[in-house]
Amino acid sequence: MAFCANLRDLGVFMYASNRIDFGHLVNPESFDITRTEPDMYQIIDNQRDWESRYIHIDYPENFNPEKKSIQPCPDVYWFPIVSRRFCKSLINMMESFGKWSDGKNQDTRLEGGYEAVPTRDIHMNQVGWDHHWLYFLQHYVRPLQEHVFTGYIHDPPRSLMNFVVRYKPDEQPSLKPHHDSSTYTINIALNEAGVDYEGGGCRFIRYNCSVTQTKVGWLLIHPGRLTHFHEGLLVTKGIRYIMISFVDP
Ligand SMILES: O=C(O)CCC(=O)C(=O)O
Ligand SMILES: [Fe+2]
Repeated sequence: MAFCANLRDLGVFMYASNRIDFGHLVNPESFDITRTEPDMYQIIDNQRDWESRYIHIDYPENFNPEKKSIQPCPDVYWFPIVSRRFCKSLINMMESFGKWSDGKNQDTRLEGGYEAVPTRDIHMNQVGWDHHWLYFLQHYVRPLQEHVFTGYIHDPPRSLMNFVVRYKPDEQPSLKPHHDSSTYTINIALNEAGVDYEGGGCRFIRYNCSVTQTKVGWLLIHPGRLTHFHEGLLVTKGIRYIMISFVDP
């Protein structure tokens, strides 16, 4: 009011317009500055800004009916999904937290207390980001899954295992052949092959087919059992980070 009165006194002409986008209101209540990367936690409360920061610019193209989905190995699909900023932020969230698992079979984080094929990892719930992740799975991953594995519908998808893996030559440099405990698995590359690390990638043994030139922010989606026995290839230098989810059912 004071602002308007002041302008009137000064003879400054003012008019109202609803034809120009001046931005939008956000709810500051849920913005938690005690988190590392607080913006990453805004996926539910401020989805609009979250998408513009963290969803890959080419994501909508994944659904272009004129385009064929990329399939680097049989029944393994490859989609751009998150931005480089997302990948950097997720690595930062995990490295700031820092409590990577020891890579042993005994794992108190799991219901059965045992992991047959352990990785060095941090689970989403350890950084309080599990609800956010499940929201991401439902809104951004599920449509891709339905697009390529048609007729398989579970909404929301269920996933108890959501984690970031770290491969390092002097820590855990590879992962032996295994099946995942999933109907389908997603595997997002968080950093750059040939730049941040040497070696690495995922090999699907039945098809003798590997994806080694993974792309930052791109997701691999593949069946978890029977047909897609796979392994994590040896990292010889640097650090490789990936984000994994076992969706089941
Ligand atoms: O290193 C990879 O890309 C494969 C990771 C993997 O198979 C797993 O975490 O279950
Ligand atoms: Fe796996």
